[in-house]
Amino acid sequence: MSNYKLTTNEKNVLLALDELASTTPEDLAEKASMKVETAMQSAFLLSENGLAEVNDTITELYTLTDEGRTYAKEGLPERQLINAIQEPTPIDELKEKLSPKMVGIATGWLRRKDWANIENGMIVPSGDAGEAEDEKVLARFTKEAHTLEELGTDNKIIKDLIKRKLVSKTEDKDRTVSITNDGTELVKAGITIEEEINQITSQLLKSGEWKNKNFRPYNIQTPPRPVYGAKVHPYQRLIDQMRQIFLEMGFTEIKGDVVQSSFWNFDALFQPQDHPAREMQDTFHLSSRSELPEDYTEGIRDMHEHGGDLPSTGWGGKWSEDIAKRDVLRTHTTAVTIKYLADNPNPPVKAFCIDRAYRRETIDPTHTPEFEQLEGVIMDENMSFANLLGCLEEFYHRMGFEDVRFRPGYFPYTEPSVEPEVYIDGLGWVELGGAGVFRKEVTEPLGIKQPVLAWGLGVSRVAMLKLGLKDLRELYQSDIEWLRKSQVCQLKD
Ligand SMILES: N[C@@H](Cc1ccccc1)C(=O)O
Repeated sequence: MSNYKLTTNEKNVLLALDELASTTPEDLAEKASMKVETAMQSAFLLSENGLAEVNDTITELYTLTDEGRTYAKEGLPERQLINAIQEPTPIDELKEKLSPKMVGIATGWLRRKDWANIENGMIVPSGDAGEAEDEKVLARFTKEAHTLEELGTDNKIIKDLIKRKLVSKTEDKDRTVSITNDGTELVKAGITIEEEINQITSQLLKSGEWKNKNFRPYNIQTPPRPVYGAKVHPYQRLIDQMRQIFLEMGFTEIKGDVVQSSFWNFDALFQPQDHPAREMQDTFHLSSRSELPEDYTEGIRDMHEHGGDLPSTGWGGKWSEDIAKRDVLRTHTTAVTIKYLADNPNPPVKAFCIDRAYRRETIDPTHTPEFEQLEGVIMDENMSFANLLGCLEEFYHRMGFEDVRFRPGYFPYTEPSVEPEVYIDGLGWVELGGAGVFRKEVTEPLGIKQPVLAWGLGVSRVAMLKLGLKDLRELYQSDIEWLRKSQVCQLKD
């Protein structure tokens, strides 16, 4: 205590305690004109230094249950039954008169209390049914909760009543704060309350006044109450980070509709009309229909049916306008970039779209029917496959993945096609989406003359890796504790 300096709050609490000697937190707070929390914080600090004492006492309280309250008024079942008979009476008769349940409860207690005997299906009163101890206790309940002393009984009777579910027990925590001898002596020796500075201001610094001021010391040992401020969801933060990287790499962000015609979602991407991905079990089909864009319909039909003017055979067969008109929830954000390219066919184009896509997946730890994709396109003269790999590698490096590789892949709209993968310690190579150079079958009917590099990357996969999650669903239905503890930024090591 020797070099312990009291804060103004502590002094005020100590003075209040000196007057009250022993008190509740609420009364103490009122006396010291503080909030209860503030007063108690000081009280604890004072108690750490032997000037005050904080004691918690637990009082056991007893309350009547609903059933207990009824019996307290109308009498216990055994009382009601014994009052109903003067002479030996058949049990069945009583069951009709009172109720089978009541008689069932009563008979056991009649015998235990020696009020009656059961003989040949008859209840035979013994003639001596004075007020029992438990009845006296029940009668003493005059308010909501009582202590054992107030009920004037021992544990045994109360325990039986609790067992009969007529009384329930609760605990009341009481906190008292009192001053110690050391505390009283300190007050006697005299306590002066001086002005104390809690916070330094620029005014104090500029004027030099701070030199003569008394600063409130901090106790850095006291753990503060944790404060969970509002913050951006970890998944949103990662999405923002990815967006930022593409913006920094000179891309323009684009947006598109969630509902797309099959035309833009599939046909414009040279996906054959009988492609399995278009089936009901893979795609969310809507009952609505969209008009086809006049400028491109013919070109797309020719491309599908016979390869248009290209040295390509197309998919053959008959291309159906009706199928192309069917609306779907976009199964990939490639629907957004391809439409954007059709609207902006002149180079250079560098665009990306980070948004939600929908597929009929059965929900499990690594699949959800809604998920985010990071889509991008580069269209310019002399763009090559190598530029595509370089761009994606750069993106993943900026996301903090050191090892990136590309495996050959297949998509109906790109050639060559690749699947980028990153290396994760403990997991190995993890596949992260698709990419490639758009086929001429895709670009030609839309009037695009330059090569187009394109990719569609899985965003939630990256988030799982970055956030260390085992279950994708955590991203969408997050545990509140996890959210509270999640970092708002990542420290570079
Ligand atoms: N659309 C593909 C990804 C992709 C986009 C662009 C080019 C190649 C592949 C998918 O959803 O998996």
